[in-house]
Amino acid sequence: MSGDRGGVLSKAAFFLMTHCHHHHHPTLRAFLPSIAVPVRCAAGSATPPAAIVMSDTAALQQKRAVRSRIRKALKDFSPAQRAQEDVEIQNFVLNSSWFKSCKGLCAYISCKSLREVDTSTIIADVLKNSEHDLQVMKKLYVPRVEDKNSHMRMLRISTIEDLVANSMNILEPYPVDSDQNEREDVLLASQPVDLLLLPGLAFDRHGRRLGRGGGYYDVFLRKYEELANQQNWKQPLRVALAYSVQIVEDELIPMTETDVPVDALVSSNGVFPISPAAFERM
Ligand SMILES: Nc1nc2c(c(=O)[nH]1)N(C=O)[C@@H](CNc1ccc(C(=O)N[C@@H](CCC(=O)O)C(=O)O)cc1)CN2
Ligand SMILES: Nc1ncnc2c1ncn2[C@@H]1O[C@H](COP(=O)(O)OP(=O)(O)OP(=O)(O)O)[C@@H](O)[C@H]1O
Repeated sequence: MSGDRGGVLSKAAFFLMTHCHHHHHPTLRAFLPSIAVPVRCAAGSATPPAAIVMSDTAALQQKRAVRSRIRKALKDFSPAQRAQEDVEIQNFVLNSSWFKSCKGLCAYISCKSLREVDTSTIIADVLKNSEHDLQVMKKLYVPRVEDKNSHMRMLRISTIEDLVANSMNILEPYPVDSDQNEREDVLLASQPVDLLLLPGLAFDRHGRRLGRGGGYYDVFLRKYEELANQQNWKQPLRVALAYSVQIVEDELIPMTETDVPVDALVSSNGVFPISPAAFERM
């Protein structure tokens, strides 16, 4: 796919690998293929759940197994290839129309020790433009962990100096800026964001995403989805950044009720839309 840079060929290839989802309901969860493990049904409920859901304990065990497998693969991933994929993935994002045109986004601040896909070039690009060019200014919100109960806020920053390392050694903003003003929380903002750049440990071609087990993103994604619905805003595109070793085959990542699928993946092979919303906008 070299020379195609996320264009028609790589899209077509990925499209062929995935099923055609166009005629389905826009919620991915509704048409994810079932997983061959016990179905959980509310007792006495007449209709089965929209998706076949693994029993919680089976899903938990399966998630733990995939996490440790991918952690190991990331450890074994050569620094040279990692660095190359970091550049390629970020370039696909930076050169895309959906990134260029986005007016507001939430992005994670990548952490070296977690071996996450680097976002520093993307972050620097957004902040550079917001300093110098009001026309292309994007509002940038980044995570701040508030407590251990899966509570994370996305707070607006305007410079990289707004970030300080937390106890997990992840850079995050203080709740107030240098003038002691409360930072804007994306869930309280008057304007929507149109893009969410998401981290994770493992992903598959159906948009299933496996995080680090904190539930922070699943909780946040659910809340933002609800907010956008309430406000009649278009849902933001949920785009995950993934090293090649983080994309796993089907049937490996179980989906439980609280898991929120992503709309698209960006890997070193290109941009891969998954949901109907992604096919519309990518
Ligand atoms: N860059 C970045 N920021 C983020 C997240 C993230 O995944 N990446 N989060 C997304 O949730 C939240 C923080 N959640 C985190 C959850 C676990 C670990 C972590 O260090 N996990 C270890 C295992 C810890 C243990 O269980 O002992 C690991 O995964 O190796 C880090 C952040 C908010 N900010
Ligand atoms: N919307 C939610 N409301 C309440 N609890 C939730 C919600 N989403 C996830 N959780 C809980 O968070 C915990 C971790 O969930 P899970 O293993 O799916 O997280 P993850 O996808 O690995 O992490 P993350 O979303 O932070 O990347 C589980 O106990 C789950 O029940």
